[in-house]
Amino acid sequence: MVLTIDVGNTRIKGAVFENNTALEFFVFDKNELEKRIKNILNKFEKVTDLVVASVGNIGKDSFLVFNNVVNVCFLTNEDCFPFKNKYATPKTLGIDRIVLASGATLQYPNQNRLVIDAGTCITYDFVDENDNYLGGAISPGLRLRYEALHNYTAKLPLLTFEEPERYIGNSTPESMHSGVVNGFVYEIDGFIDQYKTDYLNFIIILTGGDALFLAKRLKNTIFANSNFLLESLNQTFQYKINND
Ligand SMILES: Nc1ncnc2c1ncn2[C@@H]1O[C@H](COP(=O)(O)OP(=O)(O)O)[C@@H](O)[C@H]1O
Ligand SMILES: CC(C)(COP(=O)(O)O)[C@@H](O)C(=O)NCCC(=O)O
Ligand SMILES: [K+]
Repeated sequence: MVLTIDVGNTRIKGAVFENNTALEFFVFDKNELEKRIKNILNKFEKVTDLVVASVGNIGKDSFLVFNNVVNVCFLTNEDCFPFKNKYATPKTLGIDRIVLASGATLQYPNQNRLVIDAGTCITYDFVDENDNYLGGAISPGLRLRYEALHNYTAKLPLLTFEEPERYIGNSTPESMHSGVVNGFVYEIDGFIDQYKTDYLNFIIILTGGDALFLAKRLKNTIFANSNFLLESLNQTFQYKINND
């Protein structure tokens, strides 16, 4: 069994896999990392490997305490992945984006793939049908947009997500909800349309904390899988074992 851990900039997510089947999913905060992983390893005694992708400020050292119980695999840009990395700065490419590209390559062979991860940031990653990773885009995620409006203005309140009633907001909160939520949806639909002008066929994988919310609202119909990064971690680990 494998325990996969995704340390994002907002939350930590985890899943226990037996071969390709996820047995249980977890979400937790940085401050409970050690306690929660201990509990998971106690519950699932057959876990032999702990596989981590971290873009947050939790490094490899935080996982070494588990080294005597399981084999710790802290993925980095130096590991082997199933695609050719064409990013001009491969060393600065986020490990979460690398793992998403890897999962897309392994799970959807011989086709163009666009992965959209709506988390703290929205990341777009494109792997073409010849398994070239081309790059994509990074923009602020939903909660970051609300926080930025409040933090960098004198008058705007800190709001949390609310469904905009109309696109012409007729109060400050309505205008902010329209700007943030509609802007978020329009951006993603706009990017997808842009890719459609350049590529005849590609599959779209939508993931991240806001994936389910988004899937219902996009003009482009897309199947959302909130667990794609955790599944990709498991697949990338199997790939690494077979190719190292
Ligand atoms: N319980 C929650 N706590 C925090 N963010 C949440 C929650 N539920 C949904 N979200 C949304 O999910 C986003 C974070 O997604 P996630 O994929 O967990 O981010 P990351 O991988 O960057 O840590 C936030 O921007 C927020 O809009
Ligand atoms: C863009 C990100 C901050 C996204 O992080 P997340 O929203 O998943 O928490 C992360 O992938 C990162 O730190 N990337 C490094 C820069 C790059 O990918 O080019
Ligand atoms: K992201």
